[in-house]
Amino acid sequence: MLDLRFSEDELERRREHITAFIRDQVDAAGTGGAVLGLSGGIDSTLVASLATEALGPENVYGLVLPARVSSEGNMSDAERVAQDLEMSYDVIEVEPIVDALLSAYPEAEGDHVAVGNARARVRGVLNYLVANHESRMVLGTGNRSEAAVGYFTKYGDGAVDCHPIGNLYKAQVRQLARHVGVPEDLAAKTATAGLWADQTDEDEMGVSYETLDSILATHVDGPLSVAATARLLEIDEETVEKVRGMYEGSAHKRQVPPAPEPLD
Ligand SMILES: NC(=O)c1ccc[n+]([C@@H]2O[C@H](COP(=O)([O-])OP(=O)(O)OC[C@H]3O[C@@H](n4cnc5c(N)ncnc54)[C@H](O)[C@@H]3O)[C@@H](O)[C@H]2O)c1
Ligand SMILES: Nc1ncnc2c1ncn2[C@@H]1O[C@H](COP(=O)(O)O)[C@@H](O)[C@H]1O
Ligand SMILES: O=P(O)(O)OP(=O)(O)O
Repeated sequence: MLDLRFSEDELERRREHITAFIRDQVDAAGTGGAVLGLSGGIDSTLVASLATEALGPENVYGLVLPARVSSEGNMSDAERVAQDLEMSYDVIEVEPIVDALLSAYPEAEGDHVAVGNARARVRGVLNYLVANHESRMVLGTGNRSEAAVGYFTKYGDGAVDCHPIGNLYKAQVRQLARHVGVPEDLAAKTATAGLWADQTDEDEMGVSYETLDSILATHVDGPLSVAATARLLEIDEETVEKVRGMYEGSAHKRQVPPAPEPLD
């Protein structure tokens, strides 16, 4: 597979580039700071770390939003992140809100994807409730690997005002996290959307992040054909085509919703 790690010099440049981006976004929006969801995972931990560095911890607010299926370990890690970074945070249970949605529309009961996505969307609503009320912007935590294959909930965790780590592949997220001092147990943690019990990104996507990152860098974001990518990475062409299919099939999630062309 490809070695996508940054050099030490690049790591420091990335750190400065992203912290400047967060500062510029908040300044341009004329808001007083930022809010983000903390899941105990590495993406939100890295964004929280860079945001507190960029804005000062007093200007970053964390929301820890447990669901019935959330692991206690992840939720206590999320609180540990906020405490270590000395940012204010709140803990709000999302399940009563999801239950209210299912009382209104019981047909979706038992549909773990629809209900899981509803959990992600309830979190988005809570992020914006706080952001509106406190004049803050919502920081996204999505990385390039997730975005490219649509591994996020449309208008759920995808409902944000900017994507500070949106250009980083997953391996680079972990590397930058270690560089800025995120504890190793968080930097190495298995990625999970946490929308249902025992979910992991790699199981659900059917491809490891190592392979996904390499295919994205080489073929989807890079210049090589399916055949050349398969040869270079010593994998079969079907895997490259599968990732290409995920990329193409999720284009609608990365675009502004279309409207008909204006009539003359
Ligand atoms: N980062 C994470 O780890 C993370 C977080 C949340 C969700 N997820 C994962 O993301 C996935 C989200 O599920 P999903 O993608 O089925 O739901 P989604 O709601 O994100 O997207 C599906 C919806 O998009 C619309 N849609 C579908 N095809 C379309 C098209 N061609 N053009 C326009 N609109 C279209 C429809 O409204 C459809 O209901 C799940 O696999 C979930 O586990 C991952
Ligand atoms: N339990 C959670 N509390 C707060 N914010 C959460 C929680 N779970 C997820 N989030 C937010 O959504 C993104 C994406 O989540 P994945 O775990 O990658 O699906 C996460 O970074 C948090 O900002
Ligand atoms: O988005 P997060 O913080 O939950 O990270 P991961 O996707 O690695 O669980």
